[in-house]
Amino acid sequence: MAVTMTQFGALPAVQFTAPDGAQATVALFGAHLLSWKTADGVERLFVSSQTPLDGSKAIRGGVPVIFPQFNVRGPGLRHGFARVSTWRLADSGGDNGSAFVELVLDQSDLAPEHAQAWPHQFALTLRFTLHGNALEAGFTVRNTGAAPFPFGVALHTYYDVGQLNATTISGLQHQQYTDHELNTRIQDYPALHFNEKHDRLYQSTSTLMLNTASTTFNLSQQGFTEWVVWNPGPVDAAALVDLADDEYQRFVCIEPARVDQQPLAAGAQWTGRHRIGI
Ligand SMILES: O=P(O)(O)OC[C@H]1O[C@@H](O)[C@H](O)[C@@H](O)[C@@H]1O
Repeated sequence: MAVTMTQFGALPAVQFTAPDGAQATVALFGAHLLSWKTADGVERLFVSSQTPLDGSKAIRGGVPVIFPQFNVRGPGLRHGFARVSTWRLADSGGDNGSAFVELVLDQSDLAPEHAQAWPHQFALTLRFTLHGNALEAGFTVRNTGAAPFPFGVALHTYYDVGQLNATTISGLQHQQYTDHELNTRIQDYPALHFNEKHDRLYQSTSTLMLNTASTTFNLSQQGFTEWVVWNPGPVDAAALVDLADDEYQRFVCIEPARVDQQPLAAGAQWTGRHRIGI
């Protein structure tokens, strides 16, 4: 197990390596996982060629941490402030072939405008663990104040799928979902293909599979309540300044999420876990 401080673009980042050679890099800005390579050296995450990597803006790619608000489902910043705040490295280590880093964020770390807009005492802990061909994330939200606060959360994972037209998601048949036009439907086919834009919210199943031309990713989650599936398609991609026009063909986002802001009592804590196995 090795941990070193490095730079990703202009961002200070932590790189950690498991005994088998699997390696990941996390920026302190956003506790943002920017790279995950399995022991065979293959990169598993997509990062846009056009994203700023200097802390001026949220990063397009990797694993943005969404807290305390999902998208525009609340009164605050779209997708929350966690992805644009600078976290602290709190712990690292490993045993039995694994390696982990743990990052933390609390009220005292926030920029003044975010602290004013979110006047709650909280503590976030995010631990990424490499173990064999799996990446695990454990995310804990603690209410360290005297009054409840509402929060939503997601791990907005951008998978490098190589070729979108050879990519499907399975494990969602018979699940209810809401699409980007707010239609609620049941998925009556086994595999979701990407021949159009998708921005879907599925009620949580505990597992699903992302199938690319070369890899099957097995995804599981606990503690979250939904899966969000997003690919912008060509029209929305062209409107995103931090994404090259054709890069939508390289990634799919699948996000364990709790999209609605639900209350957390004073002194209480919530934990969500996400595992990606290959
Ligand atoms: O551009 P952002 O803020 O990173 O959001 C990207 C996408 O994030 C997804 O989680 C949402 O479902 C989409 O609606 C949204 O477009």
